[in-house]
Amino acid sequence: MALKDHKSIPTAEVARLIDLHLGELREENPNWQVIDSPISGRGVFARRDIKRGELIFREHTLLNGPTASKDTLLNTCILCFRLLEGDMKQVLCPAGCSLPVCVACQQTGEHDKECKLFRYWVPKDTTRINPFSLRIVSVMRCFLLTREKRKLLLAMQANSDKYYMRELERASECFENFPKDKETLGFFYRTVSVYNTNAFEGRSNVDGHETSVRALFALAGLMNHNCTANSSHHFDDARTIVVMAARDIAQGEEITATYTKILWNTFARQLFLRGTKHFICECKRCLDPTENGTYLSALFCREQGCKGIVIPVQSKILQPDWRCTSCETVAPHAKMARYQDFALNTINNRINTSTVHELITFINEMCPRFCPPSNYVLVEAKLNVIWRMSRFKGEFSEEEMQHRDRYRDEILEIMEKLGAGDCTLKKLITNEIP
Ligand SMILES: C[S@@+](CC[C@H](N)C(=O)[O-])C[C@H]1O[C@@H](n2cnc3c(N)ncnc32)[C@H](O)[C@@H]1O
Repeated sequence: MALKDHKSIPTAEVARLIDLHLGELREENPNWQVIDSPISGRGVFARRDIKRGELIFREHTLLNGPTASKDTLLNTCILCFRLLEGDMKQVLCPAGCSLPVCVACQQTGEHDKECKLFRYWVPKDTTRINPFSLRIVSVMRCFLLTREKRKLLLAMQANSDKYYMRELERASECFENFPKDKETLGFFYRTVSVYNTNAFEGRSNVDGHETSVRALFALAGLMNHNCTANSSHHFDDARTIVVMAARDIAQGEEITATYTKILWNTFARQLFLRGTKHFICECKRCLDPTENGTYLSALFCREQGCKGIVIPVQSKILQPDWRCTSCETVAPHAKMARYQDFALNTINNRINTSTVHELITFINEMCPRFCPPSNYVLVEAKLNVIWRMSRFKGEFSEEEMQHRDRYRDEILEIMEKLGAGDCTLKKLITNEIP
């Protein structure tokens, strides 16, 4: 499924290009190295023992741009990602490229080349921000890379998928003169594929507002996946990622990242990884139907008189049978998937339509009737309460705060069982990351 060319560049050359790309952020004696991985392709490995909490590396983006996804603000500057105030006339670049750029960035000259390129393509509408032409900014920037950085981009793995072409088609509809030649479209398609294979969607705080950035990092992008990874990452700003050790990492061990949400159950993670990253994960957690005793997949047994829980028999296949841990009745995957979907839809519906108070009542009183407390959908609902209460501080009763604290402790206990160490979610919940 991967486009071929990245393999033609030897791993040692990729490592050299990464050193160049890191520039002043490369430490003299880094605790990591890039070599071939038994998991897949190239990977990042510990050059010596790394202690839990230790910095592994900091890296600036190779490419970035606005995500321009549905739930994000479009009126942020495409260079510094600051929120732009005012009407469209004040937000859009006065030269007519149709992109939102702040006055300060217009003056640095940093926007000049991409402004010229966008104007050359002739935007069809210069009076408003079009999310499809905004999203192509992160891709178009591949034109502006230096020769060495372009080589690094081409050395990154690029999975192919017909669906990725849609991004280019949608963008081309926004311009009179979007490139049509095979070479440019090929380079764009490859860049879109590299993004889809390696990118991080970073949420970064710029001037007190949360901004969502599509960011490509050459070194961080080399980290292979593990469902309970040994590293964590966060963004320092919209163009800098910080990777830290979530646990002690022994010399020679591969440094891994988690591409999925850590609290998803195995079926949800496998579905996501196959669908978006084109591989089947075989990590220890995926092969353990109890997921280290967290029972994130568990559903109630439907046999009459049985109060047991049902979990997948094994996890190596996507649609395994399920078995009750008490009465041992086996149920086909399709049947259990229906129950899981019911729980997912019911709880998601509540999350989207309820106040925090109503959601807490629903979690405490209704959910126990149809969903074991360990099930990941219920855990996600508790997480939702924590996020909402931390965003609107000071508006809640003592009792609601106690429920929130209990949910937080339950989630921390699940992460402890998973062996997630100081993972990103733990840091967010315990407020280590602002
Ligand atoms: C971000 S890249 C990781 C770096 C990649 N190994 C390379 O050589 O460039 C993501 C791709 O690596 C592979 N990969 C990552 N983690 C994997 C895993 N746990 N099992 C199998 N393949 C994995 C998949 O092909 C995936 O699409």
